[in-house]
Amino acid sequence: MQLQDIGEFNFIDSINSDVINDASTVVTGIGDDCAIYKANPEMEQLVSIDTMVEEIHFSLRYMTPYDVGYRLMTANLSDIAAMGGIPRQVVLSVAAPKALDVAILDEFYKGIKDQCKLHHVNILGGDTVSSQEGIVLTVTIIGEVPRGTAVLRSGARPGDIVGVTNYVGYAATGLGALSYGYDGYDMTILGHQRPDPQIELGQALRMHGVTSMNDISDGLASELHEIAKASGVNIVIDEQIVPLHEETYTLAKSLGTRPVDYALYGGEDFQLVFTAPKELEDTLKKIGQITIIGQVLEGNNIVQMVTKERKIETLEARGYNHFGN
Ligand SMILES: Nc1ncnc2c1ncn2[C@@H]1O[C@H](COP(=O)(O)OP(=O)(O)OP(=O)(O)O)[C@@H](O)[C@H]1O
Ligand SMILES: Cc1ncc(C[n+]2csc(CCOP(=O)(O)O)c2C)c(N)n1
Ligand SMILES: [Mg+2]
Ligand SMILES: [Mg+2]
Ligand SMILES: [Mg+2]
Repeated sequence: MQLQDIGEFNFIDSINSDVINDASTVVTGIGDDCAIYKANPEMEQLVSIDTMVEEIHFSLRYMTPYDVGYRLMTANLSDIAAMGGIPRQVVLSVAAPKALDVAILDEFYKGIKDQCKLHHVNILGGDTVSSQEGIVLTVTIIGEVPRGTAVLRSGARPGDIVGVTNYVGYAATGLGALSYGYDGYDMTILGHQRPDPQIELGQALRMHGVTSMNDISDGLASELHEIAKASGVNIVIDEQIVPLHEETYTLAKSLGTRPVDYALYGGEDFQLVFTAPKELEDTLKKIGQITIIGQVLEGNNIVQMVTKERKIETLEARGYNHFGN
């Protein structure tokens, strides 16, 4: 069955179940001109939007529709995580060709709803339109954080340490393995298809007093530059300590590429990169899943890496650039 067979309104009716996971904050959900939600007056509201375009952000050759929905939510939840926030509400827009199989959209929604349920987030509404070609999915997410405590990109100070969560370069390894049709990359392929946002770690890092934070959507080099620029500092990291998965080393070896480049320029890991006062190092390590990879220096926007050969390499602000080549 195609979207044109059931029409816009039947489609909207069909998704209006399992959308509220925390009824205490909802006055009116799907079904009116606007949704109404209740914000906690003790908290500040976080709001962010991200879009996923077919064949740019995902391909149904490499991902199931369920994965696409799941990862769409992850990309948005990840921006809330990067502020140390608690995700609460989403509204989402779907543009799809009239001839799209309804079963594909149902699967997108399963992925979206499962991820929302996991994080107690409500789907308050959305928009459904037709496109001439390809699927475009957009989510606006609302989260909250106790007043004045959100972790910005601008708080890094000389002397701070730089840390990351889990592995970086993980999703790019999986995408590479998929595009070359390689076997034996199960973990990183899952990292591309079903990445998870670091919501709990983001909140833990905020509560421990990290000074700046960013999520890794475009690649470590680009995210470090954003922190360096916003904070007016230099950053130096050590190639030898950047946490890469075994499969990243294997893929790099077989393609003759440098392993750390997957972390620096790959993106879509949805891990967190942060800075913190040096005296927090031991406490932060005790949280687990955290590696200290460098330090913040006085300066203005320069990001460098000490290579395995112990040479200093200046990193460009190069990550994924939609209008680059
Ligand atoms: N078209 C736009 N109009 C207004 N503001 C924008 C627009 N595009 C981006 N921004 C703003 O620019 C800043 C950086 O956005 P960007 O999308 O790079 O961040 P991000 O969502 O963390 O990264 P990514 O999109 O790679 O996940 C944000 O404050 C965002 O709101
Ligand atoms: C089919 C396919 N081709 C390429 C990529 C890689 N890719 C696309 S967008 C992006 C950065 C984040 O984008 P944004 O800044 O919009 O959040 C990256 C690394 C992919 N995921 N799927
Ligand atoms: Mg964005
Ligand atoms: Mg972000
Ligand atoms: Mg984003």
